[in-house]
Amino acid sequence: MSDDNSEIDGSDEVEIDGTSGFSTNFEKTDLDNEESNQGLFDDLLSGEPIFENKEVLRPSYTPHELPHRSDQINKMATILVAALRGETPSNILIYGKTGTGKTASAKFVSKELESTSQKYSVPCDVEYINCEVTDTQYRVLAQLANKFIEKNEERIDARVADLESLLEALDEYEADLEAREREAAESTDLADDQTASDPFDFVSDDPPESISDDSSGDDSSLESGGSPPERKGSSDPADRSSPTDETDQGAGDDTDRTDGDSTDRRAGDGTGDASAGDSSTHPSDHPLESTSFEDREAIEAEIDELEADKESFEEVPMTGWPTDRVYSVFFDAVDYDERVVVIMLDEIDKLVEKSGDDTLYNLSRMNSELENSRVSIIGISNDLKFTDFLDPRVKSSLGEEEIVFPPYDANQLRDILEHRSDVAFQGGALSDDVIPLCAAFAAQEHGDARRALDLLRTAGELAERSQAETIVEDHVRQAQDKIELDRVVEVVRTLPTQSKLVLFSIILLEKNGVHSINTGEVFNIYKRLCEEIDADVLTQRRVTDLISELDMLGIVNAVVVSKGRYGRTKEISLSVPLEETEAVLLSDSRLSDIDDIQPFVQARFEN
Ligand SMILES: Nc1ncnc2c1ncn2[C@@H]1O[C@H](COP(=O)(O)OP(=O)(O)OP(=O)(O)O)[C@@H](O)[C@H]1O
Repeated sequence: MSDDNSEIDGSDEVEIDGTSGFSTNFEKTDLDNEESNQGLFDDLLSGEPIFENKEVLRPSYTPHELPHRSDQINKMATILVAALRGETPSNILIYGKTGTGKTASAKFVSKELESTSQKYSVPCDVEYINCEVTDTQYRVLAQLANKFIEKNEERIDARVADLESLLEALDEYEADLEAREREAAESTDLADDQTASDPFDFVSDDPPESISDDSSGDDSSLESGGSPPERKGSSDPADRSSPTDETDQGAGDDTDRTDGDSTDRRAGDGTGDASAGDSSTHPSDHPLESTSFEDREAIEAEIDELEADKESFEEVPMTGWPTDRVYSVFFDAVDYDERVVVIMLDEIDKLVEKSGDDTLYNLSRMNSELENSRVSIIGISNDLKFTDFLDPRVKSSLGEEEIVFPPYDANQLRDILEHRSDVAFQGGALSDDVIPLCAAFAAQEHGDARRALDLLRTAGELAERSQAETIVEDHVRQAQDKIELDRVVEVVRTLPTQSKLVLFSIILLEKNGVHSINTGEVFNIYKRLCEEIDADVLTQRRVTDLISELDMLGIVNAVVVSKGRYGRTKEISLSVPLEETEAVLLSDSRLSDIDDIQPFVQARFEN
């Protein structure tokens, strides 16, 4: 193993150490490669780059500006501002077709909300969940529970760090005080040696106030590092460490009362006396003065409690627990701290479709049980009708506020593209008609900004590949075809096997010159294909349904035509490129078993 490493790591060592010809060959091949570089990439690199920053055109990029969405953004902000006032914002339902900026706007607003909440120290958390990926109640609750546990742990860590700093400050304060007292005591001894033989005579004769008064004027000399003339005052508290009645004064007294350590008690007494008037023994404000802690033990107890809380948090596994247990962990995690929580459920219709409205029901009734926190929900959907499937209570609670994102028109899409293209492309890389054409194509679809951005990026990539210096109209048209084909390939690839068989039947008929294909013809071929690959044969009625689904996906076109007294029938034709679609179907391992398809079709026509 070490030999292998040496070969890879250091070429010089290989030649010295290597006993086999292999290592030398390895080295040689490397060099050969360098010499025989055929410029595979050089040609591609030599062209003028079209893009300045391609990432800006990708869907993952979050734009800083969202033109033509200020109304929706302002409305969201007006509703969510309640969270910054510590109130519960109304739940919001956001509707709009795909690519109309719903997610981008909601994320923009939530980022602003979180940063403003930090600015004003108002606890507010926003959690985003994409329900297309996280599509069951268990997963949604588990993901939320784990996110809040993580947040709680972060808060605990931050709090413990603060408390530890407070303890350190207290240590320093006490050590400082002790040092001053020791110094003062030594000075007092010195002074007493000169004036009296019994230091305690001096203390008992002079009331502390007068000592403090005497010494307070000398602060400056202490600070400037000179020998502290106020030493008499400073020494006093140390000397009076035994009388407990005198420890009742000042902020530091609390510490002293519960602290068993005599040094601390002495130091604390000093604090007490100092705060009562003697600033000479008072290096700074007592660290606990503006806190709610009475003493060191109270801080330590809170640290212990926080650590114990952290220990008790149990992360939810992604499967395996009963749902009510997951809910209860999630509930406790949310309620652990006082805060407003905004839960953003993107593609909320997918969650309802897959697993009903239980999750939404549970989330929407949480507020009546939470003690410390409040929850508000933002649901995002491109299906306007999904609320029909909701329990009326959930429906009314979730739809307290509704915000509609209308499709963009061509002019708006043009603005959006122009904003992005400034950053995305090199100057002069775009010819004038490119952006208007991308905008027009995307507006024809359904005002989809994602599609417009995809078109622009793909057009740029095609131009780059053909080593063109500028992107022109033709690149946009090619991009449109490519995106459409990619979509078809993806849709066909992910069809269930039965739908693939139905589609394959239609392709076989078209390939053999059959036009105006009817359902019966499709069904006959379909049956034979099923037999060939040993698949279940569905009824003709089911096959008719599958044809309708293919129609809805835009893969086939099925029109109902009237045949007079023979009734009505469906005429089916393929709406996607035949060869590419066939290739995708044959890449499915089950369908690829059908190697000689021709006889089937012929057999059918011979029947
Ligand atoms: N007003 C806008 N300005 C700039 N970019 C935008 C704007 N609206 C949408 N986009 C961009 O378009 C793409 C799609 O937007 P977004 O994901 O927000 O759409 P959506 O409405 O949530 O779509 P879906 O319902 O499919 O999730 C993103 O890349 C987004 O940055």
